Amino acid sequence: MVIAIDGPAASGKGTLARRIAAHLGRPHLDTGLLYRAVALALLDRGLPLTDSAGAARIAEALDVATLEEDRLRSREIGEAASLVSVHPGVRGALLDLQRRFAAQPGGAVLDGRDIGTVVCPEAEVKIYVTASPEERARRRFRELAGRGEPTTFDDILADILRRDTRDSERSAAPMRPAADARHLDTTSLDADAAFARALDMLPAGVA
Ligand SMILES: Nc1ncnc2c1ncn2[C@@H]1O[C@H](COP(=O)(O)OP(=O)(O)OP(=O)(O)O)[C@@H](O)[C@H]1O
Ligand SMILES: Nc1ccn([C@@H]2O[C@H](COP(=O)(O)O)[C@@H](O)[C@H]2O)c(=O)n1
Repeated sequence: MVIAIDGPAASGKGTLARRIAAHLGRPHLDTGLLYRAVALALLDRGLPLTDSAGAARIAEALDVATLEEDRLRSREIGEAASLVSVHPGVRGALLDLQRRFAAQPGGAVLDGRDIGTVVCPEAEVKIYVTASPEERARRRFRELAGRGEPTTFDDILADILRRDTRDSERSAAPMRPAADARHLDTTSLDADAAFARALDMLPAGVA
């Protein structure tokens, strides 16, 4: 069974996807990390984020097994990932990799922006996770502060609003809920309550 979890930045989709995957004993792929890895590799090579051909070449050679999570989680790389994710060549190169991950025997849980609409339109379960921009900014601010990254709530909120606009207005695979997605607003739910609601969205007998 493939479970597709989409939603905007810091809505809690990664936390939820990881938890569902652990609960079901299935593999999980945070697809945002792929775009972050492409952005980081471009920056490390001194290439501009607008270099669509360079970014596509990096995406074609990306190995999921070598994603180095810590460096990828910074605020700067989140913004850079959103800039490289507009390139159709990057999205095309990452599509196969994501579909191969989803096609593992027994299925998988993937989270991102276009899993239910483009990567796995046939997914048996689709959940679109949201929360208000202010609540998402509070969560991300707490997370980055906990990692020692100097930032302010206002800067994070501005990042989130800018990324929401760019991710939902790009022409290649824009962020949007699939027509058959279940919506989960986590603004006033903690991670445990969001997980409990998500389990109720799984087919009978699965959870
Ligand atoms: N329901 C929740 N209530 C409060 N905090 C939460 C909730 N879900 C997740 N968090 C926390 O909010 C932060 C963002 O969560 P998470 O990384 O899962 O979001 P995301 O949607 O995957 O973000 P991104 O798209 O940027 O990868 C994390 O610090 C996480 O621990
Ligand atoms: N399926 C996806 C996943 C991510 N993106 C882009 O990457 C940026 C970073 O993603 P996070 O989930 O780690 O925040 C995001 O803002 C998107 O631009 C994507 O396009 N498709």
